[in-house]
Amino acid sequence: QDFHLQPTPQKYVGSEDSVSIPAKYSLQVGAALQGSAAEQLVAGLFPDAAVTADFSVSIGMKGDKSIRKYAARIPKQAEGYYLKIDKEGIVVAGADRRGVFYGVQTLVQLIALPKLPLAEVTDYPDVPYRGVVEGFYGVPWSREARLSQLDFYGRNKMNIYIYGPKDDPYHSSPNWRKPYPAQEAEQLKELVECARRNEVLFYWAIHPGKDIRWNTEDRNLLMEKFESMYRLGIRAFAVFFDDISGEGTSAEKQVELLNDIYHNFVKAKGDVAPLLMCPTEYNRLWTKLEGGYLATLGGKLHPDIGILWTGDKVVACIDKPTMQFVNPLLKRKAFIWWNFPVSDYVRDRLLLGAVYGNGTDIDDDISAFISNPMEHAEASKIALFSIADYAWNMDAYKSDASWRRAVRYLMPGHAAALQVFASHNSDLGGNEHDFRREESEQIRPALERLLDAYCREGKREVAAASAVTEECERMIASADLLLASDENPALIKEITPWLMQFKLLGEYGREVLCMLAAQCDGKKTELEKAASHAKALQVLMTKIDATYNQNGFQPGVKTGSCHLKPAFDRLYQEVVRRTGK
Ligand SMILES: C=CCNC1=N[C@@H]2[C@@H](O)[C@H](O)[C@@H](CO)O[C@@H]2S1
Repeated sequence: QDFHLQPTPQKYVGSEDSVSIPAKYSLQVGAALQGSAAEQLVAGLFPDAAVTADFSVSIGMKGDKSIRKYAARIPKQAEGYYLKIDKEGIVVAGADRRGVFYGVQTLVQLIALPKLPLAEVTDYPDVPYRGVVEGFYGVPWSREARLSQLDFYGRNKMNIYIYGPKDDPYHSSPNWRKPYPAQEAEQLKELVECARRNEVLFYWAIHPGKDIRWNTEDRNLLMEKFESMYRLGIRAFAVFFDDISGEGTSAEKQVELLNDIYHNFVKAKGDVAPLLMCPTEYNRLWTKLEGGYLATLGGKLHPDIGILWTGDKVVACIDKPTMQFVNPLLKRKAFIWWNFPVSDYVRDRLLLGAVYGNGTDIDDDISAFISNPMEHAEASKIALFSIADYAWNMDAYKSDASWRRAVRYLMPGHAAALQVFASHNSDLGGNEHDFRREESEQIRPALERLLDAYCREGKREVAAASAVTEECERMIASADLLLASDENPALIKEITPWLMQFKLLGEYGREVLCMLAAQCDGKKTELEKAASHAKALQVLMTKIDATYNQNGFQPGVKTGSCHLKPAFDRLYQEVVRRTGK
């Protein structure tokens, strides 16, 4: 088949044969699904149902009589579903409400194909919670970006979103004690409803640790804040104690507060999801075992409270040894907060590369895999698409293929151009967490051959030179195509400074290669012309870097910084040196 369901299902049995949905069809939706997101989604797919017809569409949850015949085929895993398409009709049988919704989401993808294939899908997620924590420093996402994210999570079977933007003053200090002003409150209500429509659990997190006092007043203020969030419709809560110092870091006090919230708020309400907390020691590197912080949490925090963990370091891939260290300490399966593609510590870069490096044997060791993304919401979807794929079905996960599907999902009309751009905008450069990513992998060998031949022997390696020139032409054309495109305007708006810089880098590389050729062929005039153009492009790139994205941390616009830019600069210097001889 030339399509690929997203995320990759556990089991898909298709056939070349297909069925076209007749004008007349009947639709049955299980009683327990009335008012559910699945029912809303299916109503949009089959708007004109007749009472009787030869072709029947049945959507139900385990126990519904409408799908009784298929009960045995429904996976036992939570959020699992069985989907069958044949000549007589369509059946979606879910293990639970979210399972039905996911079965319908898969049906949405199949119905969008040129022909609806006869198929049987038996599917379920490997990891219970899969999604995103808006937990970065920097400009919080906009209302539009969040609404778009929630729809994206629904389509990609991600079931959790944690609201925790560090720079929201009502999430963190000093206003965690205050209820949201009317406008922000309205927006949160709207987000909660949008999350429900996408079967996404909307967690609201509070970050009180910077200035919390362990007294009755602050306790009551925190409880009252939770009550006010509950009145806005929030039914899932988290308490973050990360990135703080002072008395807020006391494990005993944190435990006492959280157990109090658990008994007197979460259990008392009865309709609130499991409480989550972010520890002060939230990665192995920062753990002081002798201090007993994690042992206190593991031993005294109610076992129903989830504990977030970033891995062996603040930014690190997650593997079996990572989990074998932390789970025994926490006495529960850690809730993974993966710090990718977050870029709040390398703000001059876009992290658009493939998602790779996490173990595919850890599904039984984690209770969640959630991503902390970039402040660039749309651009983060490249990584989020693959994280959804990985967390749903780890065995089937293939990072490169998933990455290409992610790029095509975001810009179907310009997938090749976005792929070129993304392939050169993925590494972080040197950073405080020593976390690096592959970049420009495909052109790297030609770059190295070109550099080696010229810098050692002053020779122009022809094949490598033409490969690099072609890549420069692709860079220039891709930048123009994306800048001129009206497909996914939110994405283009976010990445425009980097697209402008990327085009200049392509032109710069092309000019440096002209310099190299002219120098090798002894064409002095051509060399001077190319050199002055290359110098002008250097000035323009410096201007972009000094003008755009001027945040107070890592200002500027870096692109192709791992291999392309260094190679072009090195070649430029070498030509100048050889000319001066
Ligand atoms: C498990 C809790 C993780 N809490 C974190 N808080 C911080 C986040 O707000 C940052 O975005 C991130 C990347 O700079 O680093 C740590 S990770």
